[in-house]
Amino acid sequence: MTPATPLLPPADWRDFLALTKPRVLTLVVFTGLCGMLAAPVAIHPVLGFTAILCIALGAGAAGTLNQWYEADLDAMMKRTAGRPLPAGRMERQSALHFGVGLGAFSVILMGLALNIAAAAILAISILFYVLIYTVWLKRRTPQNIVIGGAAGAFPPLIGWAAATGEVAVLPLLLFMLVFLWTPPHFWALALFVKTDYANAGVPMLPVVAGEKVTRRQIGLYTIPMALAAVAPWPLGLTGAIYGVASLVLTGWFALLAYRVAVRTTGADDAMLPEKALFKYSILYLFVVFGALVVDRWMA
Ligand code: HEM
Ligand SMILES: CC(C)=CCC/C(C)=C/CC/C(C)=C/COP(=O)(O)OP(=O)(O)O
Repeated sequence: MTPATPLLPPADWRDFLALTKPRVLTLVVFTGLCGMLAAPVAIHPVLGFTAILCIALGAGAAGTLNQWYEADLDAMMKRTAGRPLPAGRMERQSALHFGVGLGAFSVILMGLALNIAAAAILAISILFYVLIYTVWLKRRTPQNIVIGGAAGAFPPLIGWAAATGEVAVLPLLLFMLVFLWTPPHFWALALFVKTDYANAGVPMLPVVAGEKVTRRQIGLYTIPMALAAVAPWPLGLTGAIYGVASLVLTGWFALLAYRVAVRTTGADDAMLPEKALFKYSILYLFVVFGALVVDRWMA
């Protein structure tokens, strides 16, 4: 008997990897690693490796479940139409099983090998990204990424909690830094891929409120982000290496954000300031978190 819908052949491992959003994952994992290495407790290398693996697997599970839920949206956008589900290279069911299995495994392993605090925050971040951001907010409000973006800010807290079993002021500031960094990071990109989101009916800020408001919001979010980034040194939580690095790197971020904020439509720039800010936003977080670890280790 022929089934009503013919089953696809088993997906390639590369498609499973693509479900985890591996490129975004590199920065998520790096912030988790730095959160762990900045903690005042030296963690056994095997346990440290396990904790980072759990963050990677948990974030991969979150990315997978995001793609499982929004295959319809991804199919409507040029940037995402080639992903395994919208491109028809994989059964939705396989993605769901993979995502749930990976997520459960990461949280259980974190709980067994590290501690309950780290496992609980990991579980919260997966659920936050999948349920709060993807299912609830993304299609409903232009504030989707402000609130939902918290999911991506948890890894430094998870890394710290994995090493110490608790949270503290420094990892909370790192959480705030990533949380407040997310709107400028994403809205800068949304300014130049606006039509994709408009076509898919996703209420991203530039689509709903327009370019001018988005530019102003990028500028506004940069102010508290900068404060969260530079606060650890004056608060005595880091040394001068982090202090100076964060001042210089954040100063450059603020300058790029200012250029985005004041740009008027139709201005003739060699490179769009929003493109420059989006690219720099990624380098920025890598280097600021790297500086934190260097600072800790040199102290
Ligand atoms: C709700 C929050 C966020 C949204 C909506 C968002 C959205 C995006 C989008 C649409 C891209 C372009 C990716 C592509 O071309 O496929 C991107 C790139 C990227 N994002 Fe985010 N992002 C968010 C938060 C984060 C967080 C928290 C991190 C890490 C801490 C992060 C790290 C990256 C990296 C590393 C890239 C570059 C990937 C590449 O090279 O292709 N993002 N982001
Ligand atoms: C530790 C842990 C569980 C972390 C998970 C958090 C995580 C994966 C954060 C990254 C955020 C992200 C890639 C948003 C993309 O938005 P989108 O889904 O709207 O982008 P898209 O249009 O490319 O699908």
